[in-house]
Amino acid sequence: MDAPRCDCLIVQPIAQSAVRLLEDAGLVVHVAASTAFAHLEPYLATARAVITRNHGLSEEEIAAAPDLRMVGVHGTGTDKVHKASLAARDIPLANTPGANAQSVAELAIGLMLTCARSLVAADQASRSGDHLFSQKHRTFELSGRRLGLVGYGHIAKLVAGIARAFGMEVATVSRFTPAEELAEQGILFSPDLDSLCAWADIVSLHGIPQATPVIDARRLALIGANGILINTARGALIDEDALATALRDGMIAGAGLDVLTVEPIISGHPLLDCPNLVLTPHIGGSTNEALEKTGLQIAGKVLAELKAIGRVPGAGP
Ligand SMILES: NC(=O)c1ccc[n+]([C@@H]2O[C@H](COP(=O)([O-])OP(=O)(O)OC[C@H]3O[C@@H](n4cnc5c(N)ncnc54)[C@H](O)[C@@H]3O)[C@@H](O)[C@H]2O)c1
Ligand SMILES: O=C(O)[C@H](O)COP(=O)(O)O
Repeated sequence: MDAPRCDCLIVQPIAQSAVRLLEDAGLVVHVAASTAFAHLEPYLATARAVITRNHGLSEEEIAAAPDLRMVGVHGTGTDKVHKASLAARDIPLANTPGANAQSVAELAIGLMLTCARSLVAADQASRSGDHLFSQKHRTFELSGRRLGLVGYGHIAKLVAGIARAFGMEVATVSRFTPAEELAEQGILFSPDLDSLCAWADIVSLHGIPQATPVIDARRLALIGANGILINTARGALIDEDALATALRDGMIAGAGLDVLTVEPIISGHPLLDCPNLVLTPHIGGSTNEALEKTGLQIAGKVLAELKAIGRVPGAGP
């Protein structure tokens, strides 16, 4: 059987407005019903562009797409795309920097409030009619607290703005933003991660994962028994076994995590039994607004690239 014609394969659902943008330009678009290779393969066979999300695009999938000229990720992280395969064929890769930043920043602040006010435990107490909760739990205001941001990209900058509006002191350790620029924004410059962890009441992670976790047992000890750790970036930034131990032993006061090293969480994971931990299932960039912005931004980039190389029917280079 001949492969169905598909100019642009969308591996995971995207905003309908983004599909319309591509179709109105004359592209045949297929939105995959499944990410199984057997389902994608016939569409990859003719695809000039692939738009993916957290599924990424594997070496095998790229090899199955001989006409591929562009890959787009509707989101920030491109960690699951096999970049060496794209580079070997000079295929550009685009993502949507900043398009979901406001949503993630708001979630990071939400996780801080959830930890500071013990909202998960408070919800359970209220459901069970326990109105003595406030006598048993010591909660605190964000105002006046010190927030340490690890990384200072699109999301961290928005978190900083909201946190300052809450009356928090904000510092960051960033290799990419000069101290003078930070000072103009009312942000303190921290010389290194150890100093930031020791200074902050709340540490919030907004960087890109490195080869080894940036938050390990030693840095958890620096964050300290009254400290809170927030992660809306990538799970690999934290040594999760060390975090589980720190939470159980009261070495830190709480944590809020939207991301884990392996998602969804595996049964028996040491974090599952931990007190003062709030988990969300990687929802940071999944508001209606973020999905619309990421979808339209990536569809626009794919279209521009295909037009530039003369691969859109009826549109010259
Ligand atoms: N939870 C979610 O749903 C969600 C949504 C969007 C992004 N994220 C993650 O949040 C993190 C931050 O995203 P962002 O949109 O602010 O990204 P960004 O690219 O704007 O910022 C990332 C920051 O990482 C640091 N960095 C490390 N190595 C760098 C390098 N070589 N060049 C430049 N900067 C470097 C910098 O401080 C930079 O500011 C990423 O890990 C991203 O994958 C998560
Ligand atoms: O990198 C991103 O933009 C976020 O992690 C979004 O991931 P998701 O596509 O799994 O929501």
